[in-house]
Amino acid sequence: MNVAIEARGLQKAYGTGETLVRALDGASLAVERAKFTAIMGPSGSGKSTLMHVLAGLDTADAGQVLLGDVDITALSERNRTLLRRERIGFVFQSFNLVPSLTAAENIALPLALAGRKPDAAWLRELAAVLGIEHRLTHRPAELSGGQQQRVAVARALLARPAVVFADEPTGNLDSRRGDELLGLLRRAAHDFGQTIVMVTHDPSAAAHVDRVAFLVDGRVVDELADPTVGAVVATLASLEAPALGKGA
Ligand SMILES: Nc1ncnc2c1ncn2[C@@H]1O[C@H](COP(=O)(O)OP(=O)(O)OP(=O)(O)O)[C@@H](O)[C@H]1O
Repeated sequence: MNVAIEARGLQKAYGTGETLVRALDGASLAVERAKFTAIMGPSGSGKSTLMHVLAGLDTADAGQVLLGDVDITALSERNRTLLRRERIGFVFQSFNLVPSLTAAENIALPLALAGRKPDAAWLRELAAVLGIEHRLTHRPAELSGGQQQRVAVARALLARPAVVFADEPTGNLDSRRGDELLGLLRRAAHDFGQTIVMVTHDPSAAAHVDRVAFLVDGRVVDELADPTVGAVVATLASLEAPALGKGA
């Protein structure tokens, strides 16, 4: 497997004593390069924490994250920030758009901050696929939630970062727009060689990916390659009722 990013034995706890929560408890995962991977699991299983640690936005208490050859857990915060800016893109649930900038300016902002010029043809193609080509001169307040989400997706993909992390990217979209977005993320992986990692609760969204990793209690406990909706639903059900699954 050609691994783009790998978590090894990640541990992360919040709180102390009786309030201690082990958000990550030995989480290990190898994410294949140029593939579309989903992270699923019950609420509170550590999905967001794992994604934030993989992306270098947060640190673990123990364990390693390897981005290519670089152990990002060993970097200073400044070097981790620089690496993140160069190699990683994000689509968050809260879109983090700058209110005073137009959609087009928001999309180009990460590149502008890095002193690079956007690829105008790629920006036009992204805007067309995302259905925001007539909204590029609008400010975020003049866009619907779904349109803001698509602006955030275009912003994450424009610089063609090596790895893109997306937290519930279809959460605010109707099913047609959601399917189009998942198709675009899949294309970013297969046609453009980007590594895409998505957290989702939605089995039909997970059916668009190459591989699903399932988290329970802060650990990856199962994986599915080329998942179908039925296989994802069945795996989630077995994870959420483990005692029943074991016939106990
Ligand atoms: N900042 C924090 N302080 C204290 N506990 C936290 C913090 N962030 C997360 N947790 C706890 O860590 C555990 C894992 O949280 P996380 O958000 O990673 O789960 P998740 O699988 O993404 O959940 P969901 O599907 O509900 O979004 C949960 O029990 C959560 O309450």
